[in-house]
Amino acid sequence: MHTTSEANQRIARIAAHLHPPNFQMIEGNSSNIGRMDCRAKGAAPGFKVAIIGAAGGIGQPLSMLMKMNPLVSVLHLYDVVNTPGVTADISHMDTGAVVRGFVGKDKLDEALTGMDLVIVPAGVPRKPGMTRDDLFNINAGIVKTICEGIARSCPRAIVNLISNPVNSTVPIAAEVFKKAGTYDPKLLLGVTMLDVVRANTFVAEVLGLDPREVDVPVVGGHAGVTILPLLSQVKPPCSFTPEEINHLTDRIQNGGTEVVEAKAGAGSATLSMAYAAVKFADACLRGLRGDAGVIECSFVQSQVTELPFFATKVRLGRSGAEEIFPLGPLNEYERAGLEKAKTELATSIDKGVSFTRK
Ligand SMILES: NC(=O)c1ccc[n+]([C@@H]2O[C@H](COP(=O)([O-])OP(=O)(O)OC[C@H]3O[C@@H](n4cnc5c(N)ncnc54)[C@H](O)[C@@H]3O)[C@@H](O)[C@H]2O)c1
Ligand SMILES: O=C(O)C[C@H](O)C(=O)O
Repeated sequence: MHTTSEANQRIARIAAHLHPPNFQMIEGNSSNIGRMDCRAKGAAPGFKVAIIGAAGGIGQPLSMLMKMNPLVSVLHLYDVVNTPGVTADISHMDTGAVVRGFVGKDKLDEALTGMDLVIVPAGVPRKPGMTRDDLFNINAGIVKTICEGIARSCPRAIVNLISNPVNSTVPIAAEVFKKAGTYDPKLLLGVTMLDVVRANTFVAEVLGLDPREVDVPVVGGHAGVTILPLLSQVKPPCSFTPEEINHLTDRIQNGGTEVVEAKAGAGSATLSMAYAAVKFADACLRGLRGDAGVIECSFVQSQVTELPFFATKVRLGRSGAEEIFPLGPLNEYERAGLEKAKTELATSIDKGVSFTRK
């Protein structure tokens, strides 16, 4: 026989499980469905990371993988729809990060406040037959709104911008931050990691190597001919036939389209993108922690070419992209590719800049 007080204690324990202390949901115009005074107060040392667009095709696996990252102590999941389910689901993972969900436009600032790193996979994806630039009309406005929130709520956070077209959305973000008086070019990083991930995979296939042993620098931008793999600089050092160079360059430049076509209208790369985003975010967090020699490719403000933005290898440190590496020696094929990349990039960058100056 249980006494009344034992029964009450048991009910309290069950209730505590239903409202676990590592989950809280903050919804626009409604009360919390989890507990406010959560474990975050005494959370293990680590970084605070927000994912904006967390309920999307990239956002969901990205949120899951960031919940598994031991460098993350607090994980904020924000979207304009569907965040409660994603947050409840991910919060059941027995990893260290405390998860909080935010839904609705009026919760953006709360989701961003205090963040060290903000990852942005918000916006519409391509369908077959579209270019990334065809997404501009919708995604430009989404990125602008989110960056205005970042400027208000966490102006010193590192921003990893995934939303396409990256070649234009990064300039949009820069202009928003300049207008707000918060722009620090070292903190704004366009995510081109998926191009590197693909290049490593495809080159490893041709060479018969484990992709983890391969490092291919991919420079320029993140669309078609602006994606420029430097196959002459592959590590470990190797050589390719002209046919292999054509095949690899074409496959790396069109890797996104390969996935869009295979998904046949159901979106673009989400799983490989989440993997690439986490690889890049983890590098940013290791840089923030002060680890030496953290180097990845990213689309950043740059003086490597005459263009204001360009992707090359950058060294990530406590203050973001602390060093931008030059292109290194290019062969004739790569020099020709660079000229094509620069022509298209110039137009996409101008388009982003003009959008915010209108
Ligand atoms: N940089 C890259 O390498 C790369 C790779 C793949 C996809 N992408 C791009 O990432 C973006 C997202 O792709 P996806 O497949 O996840 O799309 P998706 O439609 O599945 O998800 C997008 C999410 O963004 C949310 N969203 C829309 N407006 C928002 C706002 N104002 N604030 C917060 N969230 C908002 C949506 O509700 C949705 O949940 C696309 O633009 C896509 O082209 C970039
Ligand atoms: O191709 C796309 O539209 C999505 C993304 O940019 C990709 O490279 O997979």
